Amino acid sequence: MLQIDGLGHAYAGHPVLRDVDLTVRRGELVSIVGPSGCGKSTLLRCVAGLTAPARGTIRIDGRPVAGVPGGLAVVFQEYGRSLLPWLTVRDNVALPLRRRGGTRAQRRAAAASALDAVGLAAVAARRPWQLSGGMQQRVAIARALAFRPSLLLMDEPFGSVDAQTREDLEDLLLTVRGPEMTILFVTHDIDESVYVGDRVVVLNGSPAGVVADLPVTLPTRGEQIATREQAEFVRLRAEVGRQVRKA
Ligand SMILES: Nc1ncnc2c1ncn2[C@@H]1O[C@H](COP(=O)(O)OP(=O)(O)OP(=O)(O)O)[C@@H](O)[C@H]1O
Repeated sequence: MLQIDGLGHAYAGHPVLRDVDLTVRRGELVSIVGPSGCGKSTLLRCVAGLTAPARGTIRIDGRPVAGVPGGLAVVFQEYGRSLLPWLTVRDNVALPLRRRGGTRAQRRAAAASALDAVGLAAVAARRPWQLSGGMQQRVAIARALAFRPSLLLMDEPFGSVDAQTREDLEDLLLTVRGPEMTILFVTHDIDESVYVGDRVVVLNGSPAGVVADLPVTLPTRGEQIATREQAEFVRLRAEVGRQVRKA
């Protein structure tokens, strides 16, 4: 679905990414981790068509990315900046659907069903600033879901909520992801990368490239604590940690 070949980028002559190769199948959820400042957000910006890479190619369904791809949705860490404070929660979720066409009634129905999926049907008429941080991030997720993106880019999406809410949002993501939705999930949190990912890709080096690409094959995925206690989870977490920390 997504194919990145020989991607390289530099800011003002300072190289950040070099020779990044990554292939992601449709419906896969790929976690991307790496040391702070190694270029994870830059990689997402290139995939989103917001930054033109200096080298290499990015293809989505075989077509080179030139500008923001049609079926793309993004969820960033700063939910406060991504929701419009003067619109209701429902209208925030429905807003991007205008790009998809359809009637106002269809957009409202899609927004209602996405809000229902994230457990926020009851607050559809409120404004984002009347909600907690975790609820606002659920609105951002609902907005992405309502759009039914073929590619969802998430950059530290749960970075600014408390630990319990973070776990709830991780489980929510795993519940609502669909077979048609390919997800790139950037996180600083090694545990989280293993918990949500089908694969964990580690970027490292200066300039950074892919130093590890680890499939996550847990015997079962269940409740948070039990999953994190599994021997395979512990092994993967250690391996990802080693790859992130190695100089
Ligand atoms: N627009 C820009 N102009 C100049 N330098 C930039 C720009 N954006 C990012 N950089 C630099 O490029 C490097 C990679 O930044 P990027 O945000 O992609 O890394 P990151 O891995 O996402 O970081 P973090 O984990 O801290 O969020 C950093 O050194 C950063 O300072």
